[in-house]
Amino acid sequence: MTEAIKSSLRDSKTARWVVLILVSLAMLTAYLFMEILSPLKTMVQNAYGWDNSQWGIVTGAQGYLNVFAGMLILGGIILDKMGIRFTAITSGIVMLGGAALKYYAFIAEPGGDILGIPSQVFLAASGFAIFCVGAETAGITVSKILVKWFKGKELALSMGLEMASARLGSALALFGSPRIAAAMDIPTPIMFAAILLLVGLILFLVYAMMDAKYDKEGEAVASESDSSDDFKISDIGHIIKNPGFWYIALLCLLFYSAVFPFYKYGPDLMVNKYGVDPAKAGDIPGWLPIGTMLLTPVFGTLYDRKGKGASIMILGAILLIVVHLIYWTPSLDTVGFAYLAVIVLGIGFSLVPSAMWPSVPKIVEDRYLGTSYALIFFIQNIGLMGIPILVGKVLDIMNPGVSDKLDAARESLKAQGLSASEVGDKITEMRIAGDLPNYDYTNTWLIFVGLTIAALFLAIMLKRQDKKSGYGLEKPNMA
Ligand SMILES: C[C@H](N)C(=O)N[C@@H](CCCCN)C(=O)O
Repeated sequence: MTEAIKSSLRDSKTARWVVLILVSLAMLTAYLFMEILSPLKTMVQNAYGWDNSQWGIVTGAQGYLNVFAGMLILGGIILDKMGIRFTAITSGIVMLGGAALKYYAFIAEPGGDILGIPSQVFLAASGFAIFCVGAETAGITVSKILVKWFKGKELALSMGLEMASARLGSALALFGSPRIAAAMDIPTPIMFAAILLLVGLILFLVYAMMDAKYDKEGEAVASESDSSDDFKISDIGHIIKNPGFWYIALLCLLFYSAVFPFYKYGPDLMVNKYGVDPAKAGDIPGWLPIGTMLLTPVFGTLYDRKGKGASIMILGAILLIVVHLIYWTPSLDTVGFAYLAVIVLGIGFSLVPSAMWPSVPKIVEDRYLGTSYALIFFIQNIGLMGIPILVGKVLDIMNPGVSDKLDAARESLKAQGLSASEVGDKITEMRIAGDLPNYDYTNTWLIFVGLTIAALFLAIMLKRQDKKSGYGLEKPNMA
């Protein structure tokens, strides 16, 4: 009997790595769809006439349901109550449903308004909001899957590789989406990414079959009943009394708000400030996920072996200040500086997550871990929603009349019977030739500078709290 259990699926190295490949590829498709529109800002605005505030409404939709409707918290509870298989498959279906709605918004180009918002913007934002409920729930579920299969084995490595695979998804979107859109049209890359989500759902279904087999073998009973990772409402009271939790949750909010919204505005900054061709708008920001794919596991190993978690987060926050100062400074407007900044951003964006996520178990007790991660994601989503909206609004305020001039040109081209794609191409040409204005990001970028300075302050406070409370953030993770 013991032998039978020992030779279970969990103890099979091959089975574990197959699980890792399945869920990592599924998350790659999720992160790819997450950024599929990001490098198309210039093209979308030129083709459909969205102003920056409307772009902010769509790209900030990540948090509408996750924060306001509490869907992230609900996702945690569903994962706890209904289990991994149900939640993985459901989150895959939700992502696909949201993606289909977003695609519809672009292919159908619906006219009129919904709740005072242009219908296309409203539907694209609704689709993205639904997609993000699935994507965030999938993120929590995959963490739990990896704990189930890798606990006591290669857990940190598996998490690092899964994150690297997700980053590859972001990079593919940033490099590929504008090229496909330039060669075909804007809806096509969105359609391809949605089809890939279907592949992701199939991967989750295959995983569910393995998971069912694992559970049948009986060994999983102990793991499934290990409630340390489960979401519990009653735990919230304990967690929020811990000052260290607040420092790390707020640091997460500020830090990720200075990075993920960069994907949404960075490509357009490259076009408007550095004169990059819109068909290659994602190329420079695309090096960010590629760099982090390679560096995150390196810094993770460094933290495991040498410690200095709080100091790593401080260094990461300092690097982020440098990056956003470079992007802000008007005179640093050559492509070389754009590359330099993205390289430094890649180092910063590898340092902080590699120390942040493994530090959570040092700050909160194991039994509150699942709840803590769900709460941190919830707080983080406030920033991922609010910052793109704020940046879009401020960009419009700082560039009075620019959107109006672009609109007027668009209307006259439309009156000549050109399609949205053709109008977009023409407007792009006119902006490159200097016949139409670009957006000046200078003042707007101060939002990112401010966020990174606040992140540095929080990272210093966290280090001080670590000294006071003895979390051991500066100590190695490995004995
Ligand atoms: C956006 C998402 N909520 C997020 O924070 N993703 C992190 C990975 C978190 C992994 C936690 N085990 C990211 O850096 O992509």
